[in-house]
Amino acid sequence: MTGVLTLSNGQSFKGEWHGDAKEIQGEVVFYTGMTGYEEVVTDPSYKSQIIVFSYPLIGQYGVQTKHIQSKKIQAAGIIVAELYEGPIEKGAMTLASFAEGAGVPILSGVDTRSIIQNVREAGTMQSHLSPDEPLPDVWKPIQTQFFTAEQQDQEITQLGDGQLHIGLVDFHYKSSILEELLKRNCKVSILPYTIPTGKLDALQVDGLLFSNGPGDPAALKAFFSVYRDWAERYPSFGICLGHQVLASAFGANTAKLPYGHRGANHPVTNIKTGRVSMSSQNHSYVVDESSLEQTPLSVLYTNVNDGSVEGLYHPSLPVTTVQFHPEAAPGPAEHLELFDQFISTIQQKKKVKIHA
Ligand SMILES: NC(=O)CC[C@H](N)C(=O)O
Repeated sequence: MTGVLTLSNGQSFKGEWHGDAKEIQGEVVFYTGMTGYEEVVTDPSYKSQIIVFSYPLIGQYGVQTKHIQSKKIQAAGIIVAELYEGPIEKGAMTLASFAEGAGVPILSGVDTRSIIQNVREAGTMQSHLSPDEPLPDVWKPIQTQFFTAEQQDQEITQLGDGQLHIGLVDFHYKSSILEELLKRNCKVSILPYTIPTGKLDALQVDGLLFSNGPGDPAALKAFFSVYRDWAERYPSFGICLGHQVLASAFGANTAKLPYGHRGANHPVTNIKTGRVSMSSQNHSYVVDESSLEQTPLSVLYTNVNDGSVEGLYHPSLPVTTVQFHPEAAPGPAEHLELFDQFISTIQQKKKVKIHA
C-alpha cells in the first residue's frame, strides 16, 4: 500500500506504507546516527514525533528487548529510505513487526534526504502521515506540552539495593539512564516529578538525577521553584530535559532550535578542560546562553557546530547538567564518566557529612 508524508510547507513524499495505522499528525524530526533505531523509537523524548532516519538502511539487526528504552514505541511515525525486513537473528523481531504491534506506521522507500533538506531549511514542522488519505482541513498544532501541574497518582518505585540512594526525577526517563545508576550499585527511587518536597525529604536520597523527557521544558514552569530548592539541597545531575529544567529553575530561559540536534556524533567542548568529545543528542530546545547572566550557573560544555550551550555547573553547589545524553544509548560511550563523577561527588559529600 502507498502512503504519503505531507509537510506543513506543502511538500509531499510518497512511499510504501507498513502497518494498519491510520492518519497521524506529528512534528517531523530527523536522526543522523547510523545505528540505534531500537533505542531511538522507544526513547520517550521522541514522544509524538515523526522520525526520519538519515541512514539509508534501517532495521538490519531487528529489534531486541534488551535495547529498548521504555515500554513501547514512543515515536508517532517512522520514515526510512530502505526498510530491512529480514532475515534477522533468532530472538529478535523485525522493526516492521515491532512497529505494527505498537500501531506505529512506517513509511519506507522515501527520499529521506529531500525531507531532511526541507526540515533544515524550514525548521521542524508539523506533518501529516497517512495511507493516501486526503489532507486535513485543519492542522493540529505541534504537541509540546507533556506535563500537567496536578499531582500524579504515581507510586515511587525502588530498584537496586546499593549504599547510595539516588532519586530519579521522572520526566519519562530512558531505561538506560536508570541502568547506569544500577550498574554503579545505587539504590534508585523513581520519583514522580510532582512529588511533594516533604515526601522526597522523607526518602533521604543522597542525590537527584533529573531525567530526559519530551517537549518544551517550559511545560514544567509550575515546578521550577521547587526544583531549585531540591538542587540547592541535594547533589543534582540533569540530563537533556533535566538540564533544561534545572537551568530554568535557576532562572535561565530556553529557546527552540530551528531543527534540533538528533544523532550520535555531535561534538561538544568541555570549557574547563578544552577537551572535545563526541556526544549522543536528541533535543529541540536549548538553554539561552545570554540568560545565564541572571543565574548562578556557568557553562560547562558548548556545541562545536553551533556554539549552543551543552552543559552547566554551579560554582559552589554539586549541580551539573548536560544537554547531551551521557548514557549513550545509542551513541558514543565517552561521557559515561559523568555518571561516575556524579556518584563520586555524592560519596565525597557523604564522607564530609560523616566526619563533620
Ligand atoms: N532528550 C530530551 O530530554 C529532550 C529534551 C526536550 N524535549 C527537547 O526536545 O529539547
